Amino acid sequence: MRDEPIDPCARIVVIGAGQAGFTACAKLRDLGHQGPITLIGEEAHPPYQRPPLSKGYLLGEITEDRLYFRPPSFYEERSIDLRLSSMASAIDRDRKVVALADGATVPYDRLILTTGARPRTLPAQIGGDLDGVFCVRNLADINAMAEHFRQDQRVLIVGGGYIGLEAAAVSAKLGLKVTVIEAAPRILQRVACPETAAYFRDLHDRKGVTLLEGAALETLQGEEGHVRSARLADGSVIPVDFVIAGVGVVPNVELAQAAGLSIDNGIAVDENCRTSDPQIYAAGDCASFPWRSGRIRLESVGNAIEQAEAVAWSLTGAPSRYDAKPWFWSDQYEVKLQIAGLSAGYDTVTTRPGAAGGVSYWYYRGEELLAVDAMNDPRVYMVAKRLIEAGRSPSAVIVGDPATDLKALLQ
Ligand SMILES: Cc1cc2nc3c(=O)[nH]c(=O)nc-3n(C[C@H](O)[C@H](O)[C@H](O)COP(=O)(O)OP(=O)(O)OC[C@H]3O[C@@H](n4cnc5c(N)ncnc54)[C@H](O)[C@@H]3O)c2cc1C
Repeated sequence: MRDEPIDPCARIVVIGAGQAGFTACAKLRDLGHQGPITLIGEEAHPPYQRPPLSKGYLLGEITEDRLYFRPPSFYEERSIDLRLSSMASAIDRDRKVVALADGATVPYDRLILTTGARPRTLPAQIGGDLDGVFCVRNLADINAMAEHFRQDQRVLIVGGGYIGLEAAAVSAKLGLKVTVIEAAPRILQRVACPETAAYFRDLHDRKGVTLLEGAALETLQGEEGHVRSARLADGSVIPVDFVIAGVGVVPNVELAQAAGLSIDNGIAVDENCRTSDPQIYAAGDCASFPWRSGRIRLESVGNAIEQAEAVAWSLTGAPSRYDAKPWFWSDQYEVKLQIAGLSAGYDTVTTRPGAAGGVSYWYYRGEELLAVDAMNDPRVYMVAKRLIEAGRSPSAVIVGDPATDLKALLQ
């Protein structure tokens, strides 16, 4: 289905000044939208990249201003009314007005919701509200924990997903004593195969990180309000100086829900990124969209960019069907993991040894190639991504043979 292009002078309001919100505004101007664009963001900083927060920024290798997508002047030059430290508190769909927490109102002709996700927190009943317990989502989170990143500090990381493992890698590099606990039987259980998990377990082992799998947190104990130790379900106690929780995120849907929009593991959108109200779109971590025979919500930069661009194309009248081509990456120590496709539903995994110590794991459902995890093997990643995007499935025997010239499979 195609959208009717809107009046080029229509008022567009975007709620959420993160990856998707920034991209939507910039793309709308690139595509020639002339009407007012307002970008409302509750954080104090101009829109910035989150991935370096658990990588180079946490390591102290890059400064805050290098996280910004564009300098503050960009918004002025492109007539994007960027409202920082400003929270949208309600959407009046009848009057087509967004209410801000400070009492102001912003009228719209089209509204784009890019409210992202927020980290799950450890419950206060188990000590999650003690000082020294942090999560990793915003610049403010990282700035708040920065003073603890000193040699020999003992950090407990709760959660062995990508965010937790990246935080572990930075901590180990900076000389902290690092323990990661994962309640599931293995790390990366939700997102990767046992082979990828084993690869990263070995890597962290070699770097001196203590990695405990099947280890559930029972409580955090504090002294004078600051966390001092963690008790696990098996009764063991780990002394800590601070804790980082990396236990997943929940989509920010409350604004949409209160406005009566359909919610289904995120703000439900159609293949054009339109919500149940045709005047309102959603993109990025907050949006769930049709995928194969069901619905999916992705938490990745690639998805945020591509969905936001699809919205901008829709609004300016060009073909706009969002065709997800999932990709993701993670940096830990000297390893770059690049992921193409989505592995959900796989039944077998084939290993392909790569050049110079690289390796890749190829996920299949039956004969169908679903996804590839490539560790320090960017060429394999590039070919795999193209194969998956083209819907091509070379046999597992062929890709598993290191003598196969993968590029030839693209012809
Ligand atoms: C530490 C970290 C590392 C990551 N690493 C990777 C990686 O290596 N590769 C990868 O692909 N992805 C990575 N991601 C995920 C990626 O950053 C997200 O998928 C992406 O930022 C999603 O963009 P978004 O615009 O949907 O949401 P966000 O970037 O979360 O932006 C949403 C914004 O909306 C604001 N907001 C919410 N509600 C309101 C409101 N009512 N009023 C005003 N403002 C509001 C929020 O404060 C936030 O600033 C990482 C994420 C984190 C946190």
